[in-house]
Amino acid sequence: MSNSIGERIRLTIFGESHGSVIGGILDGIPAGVELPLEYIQEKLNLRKAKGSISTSRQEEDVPTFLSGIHQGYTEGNAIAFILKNKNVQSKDYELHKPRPSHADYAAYEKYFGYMNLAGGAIFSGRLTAAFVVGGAICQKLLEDKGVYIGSHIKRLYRFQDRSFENYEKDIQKLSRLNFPVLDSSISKTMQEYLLKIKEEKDSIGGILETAVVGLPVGLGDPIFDSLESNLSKILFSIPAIKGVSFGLGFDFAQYKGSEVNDVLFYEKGKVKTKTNHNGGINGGLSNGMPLVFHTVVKPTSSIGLVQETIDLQTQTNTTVEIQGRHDPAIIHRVRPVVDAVTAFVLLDAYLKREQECLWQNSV
Ligand SMILES: Cc1cc2nc3c(=O)[nH]c(=O)nc-3n(C[C@H](O)[C@H](O)[C@H](O)COP(=O)(O)O)c2cc1C
Ligand SMILES: C=C(O[C@@H]1CC(C(=O)O)=C[C@@H](OP(=O)(O)O)[C@H]1O)C(=O)O
Repeated sequence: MSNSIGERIRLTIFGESHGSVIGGILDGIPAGVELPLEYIQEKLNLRKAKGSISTSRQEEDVPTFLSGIHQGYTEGNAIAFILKNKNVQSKDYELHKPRPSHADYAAYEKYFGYMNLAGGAIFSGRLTAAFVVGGAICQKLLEDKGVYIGSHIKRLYRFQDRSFENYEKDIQKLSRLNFPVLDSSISKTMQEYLLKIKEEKDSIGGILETAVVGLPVGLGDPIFDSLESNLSKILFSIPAIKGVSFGLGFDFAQYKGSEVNDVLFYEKGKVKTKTNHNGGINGGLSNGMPLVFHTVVKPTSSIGLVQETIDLQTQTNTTVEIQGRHDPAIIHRVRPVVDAVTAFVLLDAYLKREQECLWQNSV
């Protein structure tokens, strides 16, 4: 079913943007893991809409845990949680006029008109709050093993941030930033431009660059369960993500093998590669170098300008002027979601690898 994902750990998501709650169930997390609720809340707060550069829909986004966590530790059973939807304004939506580039028309046909699509229903970015709760739990477990994840806005429309220089330090810096940009002067320019775009009733997109350090060699599987396959699947489950690439990605096309092969060498008994053009994955398996990938986030489809569309009632061409509260860009709010789903896939792979190592050591 499309509402659940994962092998050794499993995440199920439910709810709608304008229903009473959204929520999730995370199953397969071992007992006895210290899990401060503040840690999860910190990650959720990074996704929260803040100031004029985000949607003005204000949600508390404090999860209620129904099972699985007791006195700050995991209990070993399913971790079930809900987040309330309080600030809902369904009257903003003209449901017979599908919004260009949103899911409205395709979803109307898919569900034969039965789904209440106000607020984008299950297609809304709102559901990603539940991804963050599930993923933050996985992120905490990975950090306990020395694995750290961080993403920054590499590009917002025409503005470019610097790349990762010192992965560990940069990831640490990003964990403290609401607007995750490594070069602080560019960060200011980007946020100012976002305000201008909002005034113009328009929207912009961009590229997130994600890095993961501390991964052991051998996570993942070949063929269908490659790390690239599993990461791509979950990353594309985030609304508005339209591209994922690993390492040099599409830029590989412009180089010779001799220019981009990552040559191996020993450093103090540890195998490394001199470059990391493959972004830490070979054959679908982690190779011990930092995992590096990019995701592209499209410009928010709901813009306040008048746009052409159709009227499903009269079956005529018409125009729509979208009302309501929308993000002029969502990339800064997508960042903790990307980190969360990355943690989910990596923890799943990590738990499998632990089993493989146990078996190897026992024979
Ligand atoms: C955190 C988050 C917030 C979003 N906010 C909006 C929004 O305010 N308005 C909008 O039109 N789309 C928003 N989106 C994107 C839409 O949900 C998405 O474009 C839509 O479901 C169609 O899916 P697709 O773009 O993947 O094809 C948001 C997505 C995320 C992840
Ligand atoms: C509520 C959130 O974002 C929403 C995502 C969204 C969409 O179309 O994806 C559209 C807007 O919904 P509404 O019209 O109900 O205000 C955003 O506010 C959130 O991210 O928590």
